[in-house]
Amino acid sequence: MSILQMEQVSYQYAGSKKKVLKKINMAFEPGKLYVVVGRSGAGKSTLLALLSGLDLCTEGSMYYEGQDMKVLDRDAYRAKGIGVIFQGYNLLTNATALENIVLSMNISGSREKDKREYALRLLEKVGIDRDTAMRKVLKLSGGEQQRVGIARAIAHEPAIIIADEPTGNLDGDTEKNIMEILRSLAHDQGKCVIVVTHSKAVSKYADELWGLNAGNLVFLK
Ligand SMILES: Nc1ncnc2c1ncn2[C@@H]1O[C@H](COP(=O)(O)OP(=O)(O)OP(=O)(O)O)[C@@H](O)[C@H]1O
Repeated sequence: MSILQMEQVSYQYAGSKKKVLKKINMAFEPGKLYVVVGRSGAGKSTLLALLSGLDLCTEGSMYYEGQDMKVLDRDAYRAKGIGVIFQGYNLLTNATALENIVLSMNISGSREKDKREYALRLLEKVGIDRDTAMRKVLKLSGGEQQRVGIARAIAHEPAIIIADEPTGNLDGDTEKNIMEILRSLAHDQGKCVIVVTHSKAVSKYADELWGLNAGNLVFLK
């Protein structure tokens, strides 16, 4: 049973004649790690904007848990349904790792009683110990920052995790680390994890590998 579905989805920017996504059919299931690989200009950012509910497709339909994205509350979808991980981490660098998570929990309206303890446990799960959690993000390595980024993305327990070039700034070993965490979120916690990247190296972690080429999404393996 898919959690997110795309049916004949096309996208055209306002004022442009070109379709940057072309009749995409795709069903994302829980418990799987999807990698979508595409070159610059292939339509990755556009696809991410649709998956994360920032924009609506101009043709076709998208469904989240069977509900048409055109009618569902996309603010609620963004706040509760998905967690997003960015290449540049997008953390508050002058705050500690712990503060980043707690702040994000406050913004998403978390009802957790002890947010601090919850955040510390979450950080531990992604390999950030309590000492590291107390340090300013500015003083953490890229790999550590991305772990914090992952903890933030999953703090509100979304069913879907969308990662935009999550290892773009990291070396090979750290990339492996981060991809293994993402894979474990899919396999051990049943999340639907979607990684969009131009990196072929990330492809090997995929349960399903898809290629985006000039707006066409094709199954690779
Ligand atoms: N606001 C816009 N108006 C018109 N065309 C756009 C707009 N934004 C992007 N495009 C075009 O849509 C196509 C896909 O762009 P998109 O940004 O989705 O690609 P991408 O795969 O994310 O590329 P990159 O990896 O370089 O960021 C490109 O041809 C781009 O020029």
